Amino acid sequence: MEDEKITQNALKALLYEVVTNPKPGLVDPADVGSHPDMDVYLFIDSSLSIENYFSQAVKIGSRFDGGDLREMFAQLRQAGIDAEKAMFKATNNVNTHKGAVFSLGLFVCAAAYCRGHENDDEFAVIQQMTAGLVKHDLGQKHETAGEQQFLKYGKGGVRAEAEAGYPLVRDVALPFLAQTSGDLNSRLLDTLMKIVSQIEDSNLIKRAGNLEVIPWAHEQAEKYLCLGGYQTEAGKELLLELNRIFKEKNYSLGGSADLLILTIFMGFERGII
Ligand SMILES: CC(C)(COP(=O)(O)OP(=O)(O)OC[C@H]1O[C@@H](n2cnc3c(N)ncnc32)[C@H](O[C@H]2O[C@H](COP(=O)(O)OP(=O)(O)OP(=O)(O)O)[C@@H](O)[C@H]2O)[C@@H]1O)[C@@H](O)C(=O)NCCC(=O)NCCS
Ligand SMILES: Nc1ncnc2[nH]cnc12
Repeated sequence: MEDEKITQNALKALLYEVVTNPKPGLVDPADVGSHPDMDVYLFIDSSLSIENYFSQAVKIGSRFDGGDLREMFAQLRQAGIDAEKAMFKATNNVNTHKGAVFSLGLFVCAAAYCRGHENDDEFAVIQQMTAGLVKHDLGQKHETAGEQQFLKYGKGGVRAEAEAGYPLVRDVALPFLAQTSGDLNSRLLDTLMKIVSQIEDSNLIKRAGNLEVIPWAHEQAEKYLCLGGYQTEAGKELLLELNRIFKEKNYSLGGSADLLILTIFMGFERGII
């Protein structure tokens, strides 16, 4: 039952994120943002296609009894490669959840490991699982956006986030979510913008084709938060305006959406939502 709960929390985190709206440039039930090849139904199909992978991640985490957690990651990665294939099959090759397969898979596996090993620090477990990942993965190939951005800008992207134990989730987004109040949609939108105010989103860098977009996005998100967020008229207006700008410029926030998914998952695990 406990194991099933972790899998359910992962699936719920994916679905809660996609129904939250209005998200600038991202897919939600009212708007496909800057993703004409996607819609909310595709995200539901994509989420269900990786449910089995989360069950596998739970099994890997709860059964692992070695001393080197990088070996647990090696097992997870193998399952993750198959999950990526299942996701692309379900979406007709559209990249809905590639980042989430990687990041949420890590959190699910770490949560299951913690429950079975009297440990309560998923973030530290992830750090141990992914120790040396940037050095191992990046610097040679330049096929994916992450590999190209490392060679061009020296940015480690999602791998660097993982190796640092997702500090933006641990130290910023989760404590922020914990102190929000009001309806859940507003709480999650404000948490997303808190993430946007600090993240280097490789999806946004790729879409903009430059690094200058990052301080601009940080500034916009700060402005939104200073206005009081979605529960104020001014905050709501700014968010709608940002959605218009993001669509006009074809900007997206895929990495930020992924960190919101992780924050929601940890919110369930810690009883914050
Ligand atoms: C480690 C992998 C995820 C490899 O991916 P890649 O080398 O591509 O690495 P990155 O580009 O660095 O990141 C991948 C995705 O991670 C999300 N992300 C970005 N920035 C951050 C961040 N700062 N923190 C956390 N997460 C971040 C983001 O995912 C979302 O965006 C996706 C859409 O992006 P993309 O396709 O690039 O962009 P579009 O322009 O929208 O699409 P096109 O139409 O141009 O195609 C979406 O999936 C969101 O989830 C980044 O994209 C991992 O896949 C890996 O290890 N691969 C090797 C094989 C493997 O082992 N797989 C199993 C893993 S368990
Ligand atoms: N709602 C969303 N829209 C676009 N890309 C995403 N990646 C994860 N969630 C997303």
